[in-house]
Amino acid sequence: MLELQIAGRSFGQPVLGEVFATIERGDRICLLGPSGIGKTTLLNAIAGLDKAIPAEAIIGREKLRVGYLFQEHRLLPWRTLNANLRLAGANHEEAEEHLASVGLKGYGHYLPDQLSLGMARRAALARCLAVKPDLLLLDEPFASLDPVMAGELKALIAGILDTNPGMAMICVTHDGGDAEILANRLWYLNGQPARLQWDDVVGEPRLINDLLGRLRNSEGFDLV
Ligand SMILES: Nc1ncnc2c1ncn2[C@@H]1O[C@H](COP(=O)(O)OP(=O)(O)OP(=O)(O)O)[C@@H](O)[C@H]1O
Repeated sequence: MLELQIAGRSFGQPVLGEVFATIERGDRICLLGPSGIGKTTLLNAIAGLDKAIPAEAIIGREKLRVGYLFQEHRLLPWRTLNANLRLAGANHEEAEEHLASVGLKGYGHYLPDQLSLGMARRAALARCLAVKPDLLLLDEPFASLDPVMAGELKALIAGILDTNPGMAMICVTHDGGDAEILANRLWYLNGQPARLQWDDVVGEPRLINDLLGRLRNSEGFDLV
């Protein structure tokens, strides 16, 4: 459904090298790699947000609806949650339904600043759903959440993927445990400039654990 033919991306100095990959419907990819290696840069490129990457490098992007959960919620602070979701394409009722599906039933009239971090992240996830995405991009969705909230959000995302088998996901994480729960495919970005050094389809937990074990033993890898 999407083919990456990225020649590279520099910010003064090279960050990404060549990235070639194909993303299929139903792919649940966890994108792992050392801090600062270029994972967000790659997500931005895939989302089509990085105008320095030619559109021809992300083949199929124009046909896809993409929901992007940024590290910050990026909800418009002067609009209610319902209005934020309507801007993403939902009508009033759909917005309330998406909010309810992430545990925010009855919060449609709240402003983003009235929410806790975990609630704001779930509201931002609801906005992703309002797009009716073919591809969900998640940039460290569990960062800064306490373990209970992180676990709830992980279960929520796994449930969304289970009920939408045609949806693909790419989730940036530093936590191998996230990959064990969410992934059926692992990407490992490393090197200078960074490339996908691993791109493994791991259909079953045993294989994910095996691969993660090898990654944890790799030099310079900060996976927990
Ligand atoms: N807009 C920008 N201008 C200049 N440098 C940038 C910009 N965006 C990213 N970089 C640089 O590119 C490199 C990769 O950044 P990126 O945020 O993609 O890494 P990351 O793997 O997502 O990091 P982390 O795991 O810490 O979130 C970093 O050295 C960063 O400083």
